[in-house]
Amino acid sequence: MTLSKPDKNQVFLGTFIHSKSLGELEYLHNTAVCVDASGKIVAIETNCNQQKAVETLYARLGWSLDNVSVTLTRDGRQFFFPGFVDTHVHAPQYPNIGIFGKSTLLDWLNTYTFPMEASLSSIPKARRVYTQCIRQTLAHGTTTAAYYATIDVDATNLLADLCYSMGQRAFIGRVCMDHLGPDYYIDESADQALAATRATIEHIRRLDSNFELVSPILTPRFAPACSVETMRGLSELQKQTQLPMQTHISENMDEIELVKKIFPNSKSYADVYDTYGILNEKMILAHAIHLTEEEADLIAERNSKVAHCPVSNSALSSGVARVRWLLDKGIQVGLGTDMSGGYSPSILEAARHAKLVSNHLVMPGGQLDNLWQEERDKAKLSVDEVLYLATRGGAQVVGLADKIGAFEVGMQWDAQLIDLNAVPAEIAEDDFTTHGNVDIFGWEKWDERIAKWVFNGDSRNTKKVWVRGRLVHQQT
Ligand SMILES: O=c1[nH]c(=O)c2nc[nH]c2[nH]1
Ligand SMILES: [Zn+2]
Repeated sequence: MTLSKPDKNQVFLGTFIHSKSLGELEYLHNTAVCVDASGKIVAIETNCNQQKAVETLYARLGWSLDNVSVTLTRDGRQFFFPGFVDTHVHAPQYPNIGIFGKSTLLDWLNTYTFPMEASLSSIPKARRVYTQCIRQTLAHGTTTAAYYATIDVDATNLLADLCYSMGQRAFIGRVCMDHLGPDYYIDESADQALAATRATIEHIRRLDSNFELVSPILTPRFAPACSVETMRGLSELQKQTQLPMQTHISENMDEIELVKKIFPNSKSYADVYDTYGILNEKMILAHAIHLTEEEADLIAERNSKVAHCPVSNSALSSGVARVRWLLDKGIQVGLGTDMSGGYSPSILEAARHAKLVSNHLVMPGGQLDNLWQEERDKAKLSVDEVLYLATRGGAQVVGLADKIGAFEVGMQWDAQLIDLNAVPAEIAEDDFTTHGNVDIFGWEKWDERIAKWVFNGDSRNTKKVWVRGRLVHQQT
């Protein structure tokens, strides 16, 4: 199967906003970004307009006028932003978003999650659910997703096929769980879990031989659901294949107690993964809420990454992760929707929630409310910081920091066009106070405009989305 690529070189002109570093967004106005037909950014020129682009850039790049398509932002209301990276999302749980009631992790898994995941062994149902999940995440600007699928190989392979054909950059995890699961949804043995994982790897190798767009990711669900043999086997498989890996850690207090019971000789939850050889620089750990100081130091030492899932952590009453503490230890952190622990397909929602829960940490009664004022202020994340986590931070977590997450020569054009005028101009001019969020934008400075987007924006603002230069979503 071959994926259609843009057959033209492309120029994007206007305003570009991206993270320069954790605490600093860069605003590039009157800028041209040139993207070749393979989807790679080959030139960036500031102080540029369309005429100058044609006169100087095309000549420099050897491009001819008839083989370039041009996309412009409208001044003041539109900008290009790097595509979002969802570092932790369960595609088969998509139909359950918003259903969690008063449950917490372990009863939520048994009540809602395992039955839904098991039902996706029906391929027609898996096709419907996965198509809609990919469509919705793309519509919310997610250009890269680290997916958990299910234990079913055919349905997992279908998720890979659909990401590939719909153009979303994706990591596809066939879930391994051979311990403590319900009878109707469990791997028979470690050997069977590993064989099924290899079958998905081979399928994806046939689909995308160099894993350029879609890659397998080794996926032990979490320590309570994996035998020692499965974790050891995945460690070996990782040594052979160099593939990334993902799992959950320290999300919920009952889960942590369960881990202690199952692994009485381990020093900690993180130590379980370390003992069986899977805590390394290719590991993405979701949640990481209740880590001890020693565990966080071990994770930093192993250079494992963290997927921060604030919406899920609030929905399942799991706790508040200390993101600044993780970052200060040098741990790379990205954002995850964790659908359907999280109720939303939107990384923008995760970003705004990350900011708010960092405030909760230091409010009266919060975990860190006894700190000095200066430290309390530091624990709070800024808008610029949560947007970094949504893009560049996420890129680091999934091992693609040199390819995606920002606008730099040599990187891929994985981007979204944001329009803060959410309704068509002619309607907005007629009645600008009653449609969408159009009435709030327009008078403020750019950094304030971005803050307003983070707290009020939604998929109506995401007009177009590209992955590797290919247009993969366009609002109708
Ligand atoms: O948020 C979560 N979602 C899951 O599906 C899961 N499985 C184990 N631990 C989990 N946590
Ligand atoms: Zn999860």
